[in-house]
Amino acid sequence: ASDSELLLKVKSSLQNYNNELISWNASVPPCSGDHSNWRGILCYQGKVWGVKLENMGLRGVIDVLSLRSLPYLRTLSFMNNDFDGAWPEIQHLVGLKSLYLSNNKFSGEIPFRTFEGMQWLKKIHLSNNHFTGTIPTSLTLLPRLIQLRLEGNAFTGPIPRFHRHNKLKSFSVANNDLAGEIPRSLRRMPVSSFSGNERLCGAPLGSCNSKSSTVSIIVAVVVVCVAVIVIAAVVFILHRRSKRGQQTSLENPSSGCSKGRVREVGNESIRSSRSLSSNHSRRGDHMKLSFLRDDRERFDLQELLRASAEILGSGCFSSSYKASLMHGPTIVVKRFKQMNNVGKEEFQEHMRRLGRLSHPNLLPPVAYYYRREEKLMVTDYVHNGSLAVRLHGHQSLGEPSLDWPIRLKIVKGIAKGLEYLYKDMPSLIAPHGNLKSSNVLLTESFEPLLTDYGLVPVINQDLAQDIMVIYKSPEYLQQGRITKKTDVWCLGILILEILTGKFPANFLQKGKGSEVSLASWVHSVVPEEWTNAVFDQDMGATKNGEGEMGKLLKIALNCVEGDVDKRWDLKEAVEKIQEVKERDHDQENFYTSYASEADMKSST
Ligand SMILES: Nc1ncnc2c1ncn2[C@@H]1O[C@H](COP(=O)(O)OP(=O)(O)OP(=O)(O)O)[C@@H](O)[C@H]1O
Repeated sequence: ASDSELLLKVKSSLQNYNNELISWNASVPPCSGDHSNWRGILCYQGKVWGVKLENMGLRGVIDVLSLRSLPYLRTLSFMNNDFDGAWPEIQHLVGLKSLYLSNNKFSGEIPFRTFEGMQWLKKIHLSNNHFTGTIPTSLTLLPRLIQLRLEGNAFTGPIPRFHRHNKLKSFSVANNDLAGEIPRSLRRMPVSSFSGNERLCGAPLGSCNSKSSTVSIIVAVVVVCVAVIVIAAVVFILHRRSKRGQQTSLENPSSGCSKGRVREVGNESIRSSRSLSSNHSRRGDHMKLSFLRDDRERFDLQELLRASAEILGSGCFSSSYKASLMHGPTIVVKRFKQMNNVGKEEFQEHMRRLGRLSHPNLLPPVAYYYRREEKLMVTDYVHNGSLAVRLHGHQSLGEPSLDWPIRLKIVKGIAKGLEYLYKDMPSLIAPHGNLKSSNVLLTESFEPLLTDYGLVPVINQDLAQDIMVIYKSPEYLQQGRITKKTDVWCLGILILEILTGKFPANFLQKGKGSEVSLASWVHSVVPEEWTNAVFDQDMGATKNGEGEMGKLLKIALNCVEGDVDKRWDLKEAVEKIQEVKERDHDQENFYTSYASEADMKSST
């Protein structure tokens, strides 16, 4: 059979690919030279050497027997999908050099002789599945193996003995249920390669001698208790100070998270140094940091606890800490306060689902940590900070204000991110759920990155109602319901905030029947007056409300329409937003002169 016929057979045993594999059809060959005509196929000189179907939510069966007939197949990746069931019989693909099956739901034991004869294998990634049983000993026979990632499964028993001169460079069995002594040949690996296996011992973990480990546990417990008391006192003092700081610098009397209010922006000028709470370092707890991406260097909670950390903000929903790892990136650890009703399986499942999302306007989670009473989510630190701070705190930070082209770029990016969430999480009524300016971060080029999205299913519902923006919508306040258009309302409020420079929380309805809202305030001003009365003067307004800025303001007003039936849906809002232009057609020179004025302002 031809490559094309074989791959179409492979396709026929897959499920749930929707439109993703539309390019797989018999009328075009999979490869033309080094160019691939089929999505996810890697080609070299007209031959298929790789199949890389990642992040597609795929299910079904991997047709190994058809893949076996592709003579040049060297790499196979089905990472970040929804495959479940038993180990696919990969042993038939003897020419494979790399195999990536991480972040699926494969379960059961891997036959211990599976890897015998797969002598070309260099990279094996099976992390974050549900594999059980012992780690197959045949792995130790692979002469070229340099990467082996088995973390986040349920492997039991000892770690098999690898050859003294093994070539392993990247190795992890973290977060399994392994026991016994770490083989000598793997002792050079970092602690994080083994963490999360309570019954493993020996270097680089603690000694296997039970007496000394008991003593060290007692010492650790005492140290942790003292640290917790000291930190609790510091947290209490800092928390009080930070609340005071927010109120004065943001001139907003309603900050904090009292019932019925949307929490305000965390003020980045009130950062304070402290380490992350040590209550995670209780014995055994440091083990469960689960990574959602294979392209990331691993670290464990212990490394996080050692890192110097800075609190970025603490709301009713979460507290966020910035931590600089000794040998790694700067990250943000978000500690959720209102998630203690969600079970482990459900939480893991949801995090993996979020981890599979990928879009230039989303900040993806890198890892998570689950304990019944506490959940953490790790993301990258975004250096340019949040839109909230840029909009409202730029003066105190000594930064120039955002001009219109940048604000428009930000609105367009937010809309695209939201559109993607709607497409990829269609089962959620409010795919974002908490869209507000402190949940929009900015890259160096002012590309917006949405955060805190998709969390509605895992938040305690009773408390979510006090803290998430969707529950401030008119439909929720008046009829107690959320619809597919509720995120659109949040988008509208956010655009109003961006255009007016006003804090929505100062205007958001404070309860049922309240008349005051940012939208109704904008409505109360006639469009002829928008330039002076409504638009943020720092943005440089057009001469009247009819220009492109006025267009965007009208779009926002359609998004915040109180009557859900009349309100635009997301599709319409996104289309209209993408049509807004940076320049009014009669004002070709306007922004050039504004830009120089802005530069001048920023230098003072
Ligand atoms: N990855 C990140 N990089 C840089 N800053 C961040 C990051 N994540 C959060 N922040 C900033 O840290 C601050 C605190 O964020 P956090 O999400 O904990 O609270 P919030 O968004 O202000 O309110 P809420 O608790 O309702 O979500 C905010 O100013 C936020 O913009």
